[in-house]
Amino acid sequence: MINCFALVTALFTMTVYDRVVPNNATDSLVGLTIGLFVVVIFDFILKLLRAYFVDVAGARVDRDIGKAIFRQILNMRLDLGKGSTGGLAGLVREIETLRDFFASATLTALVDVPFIVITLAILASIGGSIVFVPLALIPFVVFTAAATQPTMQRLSAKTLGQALSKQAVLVETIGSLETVKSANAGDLLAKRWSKALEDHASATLQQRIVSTITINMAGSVQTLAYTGVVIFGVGAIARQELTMGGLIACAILSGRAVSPLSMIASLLTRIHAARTAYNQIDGMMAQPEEGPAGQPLELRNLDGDIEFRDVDFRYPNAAELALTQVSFRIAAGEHVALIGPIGSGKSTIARLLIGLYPPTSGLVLVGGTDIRQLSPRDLRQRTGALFQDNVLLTGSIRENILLGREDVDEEEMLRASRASLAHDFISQLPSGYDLTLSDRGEGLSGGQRQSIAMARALIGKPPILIFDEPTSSVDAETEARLMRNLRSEFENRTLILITHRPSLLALVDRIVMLARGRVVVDGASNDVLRKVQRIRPAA
Ligand SMILES: Nc1ncnc2c1ncn2[C@@H]1O[C@H](COP(=O)(O)OP(=O)(O)OP(=O)(O)O)[C@@H](O)[C@H]1O
Repeated sequence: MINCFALVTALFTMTVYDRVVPNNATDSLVGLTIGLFVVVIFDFILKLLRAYFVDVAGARVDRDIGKAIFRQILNMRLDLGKGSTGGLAGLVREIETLRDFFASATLTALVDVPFIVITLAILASIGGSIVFVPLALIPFVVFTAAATQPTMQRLSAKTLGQALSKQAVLVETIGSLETVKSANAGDLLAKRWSKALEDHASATLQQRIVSTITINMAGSVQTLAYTGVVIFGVGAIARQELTMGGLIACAILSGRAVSPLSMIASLLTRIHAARTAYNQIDGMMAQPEEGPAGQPLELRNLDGDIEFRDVDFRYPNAAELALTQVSFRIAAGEHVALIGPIGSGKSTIARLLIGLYPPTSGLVLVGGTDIRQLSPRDLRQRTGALFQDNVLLTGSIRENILLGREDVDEEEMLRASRASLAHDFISQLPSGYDLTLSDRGEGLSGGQRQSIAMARALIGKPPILIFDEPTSSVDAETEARLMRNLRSEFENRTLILITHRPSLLALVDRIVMLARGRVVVDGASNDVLRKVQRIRPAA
């Protein structure tokens, strides 16, 4: 309808010049003006509707794709490699490129394309052979657009890559600003940032230059079509094949016939950015999710016994195995310490046990079931894990401990907080459990963060507990109090305790010692400690 309305202006002008002006037909002019006015109002309403639908589509793209991507990130398989945090965040931002493409007014220009033919047909019916002027010029735009496409595609991929690198530097810097400042790493990051900026700016510039060629070509062709029609029209008027009004109508129509091309030209500049973004997002969405491919086993009461059977494990893109032929069995209710030098694979065992990574070969069994058959969500709910980087989330302390779980109440939260000694300092706070933490738990000391994270691991009394250096941020006196609490917490539950602290070994009855990703000693605490002391008397 909008396209038909656009033709009305040309026909109106022609009628006014050819009929109204020579005959001084004021009445007809009034009628024509009223008609034109009605058309303008409808045109206005329809364009408003078009913009509305385009925006609704944009909001849907944002909402639906945004939700799907976030779900995919949460279910991502870490063994396939997630890339840099900033790169991933940048990729999510690319939804905007997709939204801008699908929800742009330019895309609606595609609807205008068939009207090029209709407009040219009307032009031919009014001006006869004059139609060859725009017809001869249109191929120039098409040819320029086609010629620049391969370059545009290459540059789009390059620009997106540079944008993601830029985002990666930014996220890394902002995420660890305190460390960056204290370690004086500012200069290094500033250099990386300026390089990323320069690379991105130069790629964007090249992309703009190439895209401008097509857009400008379309603009010039529009002007040439208009002037060409006027020039050829003079001859047609002299040969009495065209009226004055007809010439003006032809000039207007030639402009209208060519103008969708300039819209298409600018659409083409975005189509590559959109396609590159689409491919990247699609690649991420196509990755398999963690957890069993079919229906996961629903185990209401997951037994606490754990077995690693001939487990080999290699991190994504790592050259060496982090675990080699690791085998051990921990009975339900047993308390075992994992000890060993740094980088020996202790935390890796914990990561495999909660299914963050599947073993490269071998089996990890919990309650006699291969954990690949369990839903990761269920497994993690039954495994209270406390790792070394105690990252808290934005929100209240209550939210940080409960994490939206519906199966635990505030009483259980208090019990867990008392056991982890978090309650000691939370009860002193004016807002208590409602204290709002900012980014990653800033505003709390390392020890306070650790005690909250410990309460989070203890809540709901999971049958398996994995504690990685649980007392690394506390003083000796607090450690002694904490150990008293933990001793009763650990009763009848399976514990894997990763530690370098000899004092904590009092909590376990068995020690598994690792070296270079292999189990080198496994036995009762006293026996292992005696053996270790024989090997290293100084220790
Ligand atoms: N995300 C990772 N990607 C690649 N390699 C990793 C990754 N995490 C750990 N590694 C490698 O795996 C090996 C075992 O690391 P792990 O973190 O399990 O050691 P650890 O015994 O817990 O050490 P620490 O006592 O320092 O905590 C190390 O050689 C380490 O370089």
